[in-house]
Amino acid sequence: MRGQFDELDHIKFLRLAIEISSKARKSGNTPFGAVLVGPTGDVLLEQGNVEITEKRCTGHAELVLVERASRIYDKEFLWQCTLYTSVEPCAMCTGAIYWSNVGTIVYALSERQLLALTRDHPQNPTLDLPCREVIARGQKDICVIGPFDELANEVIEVHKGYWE
Ligand SMILES: Nc1ccnc(=O)[nH]1
Repeated sequence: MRGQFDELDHIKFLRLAIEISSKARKSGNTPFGAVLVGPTGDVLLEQGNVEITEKRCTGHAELVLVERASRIYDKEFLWQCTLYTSVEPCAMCTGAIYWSNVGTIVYALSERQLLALTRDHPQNPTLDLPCREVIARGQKDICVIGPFDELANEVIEVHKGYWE
């Protein structure tokens, strides 16, 4: 069973991901956050970006989240789960989500909107490749939902001043 959440659920969980992105920034990392939600709407895991504090070049919120999830849950269960993220997953993270078998991705801000914020900043030379294009090359019917334009300002607020 997938796609059982409504618009208000999506917004609630995306706001949690945005809150985690703010905590990531406060902890010295780049402002990105992600949440894993189970089939019945339980928040299972929360993860902020850790690329700076852990000196981990692949320490994006989404990638670390699905690595943690795959150590705890099996693939069948993860197919019923939803990954919420403050910003659309990059090509690397979309690949990681694909391999984890998480069945649904929901994001607030698009990669294209992120590129407008980060431009050529060395900390985030954004890969300008929509996650739907990555998913389309795979063999799984992963559901992708986003962007949520009504949340753009809340995401941008957390990024304010970071990429200057
Ligand atoms: N969507 C994201 C872009 C960059 N870094 C992250 O952790 N997440």
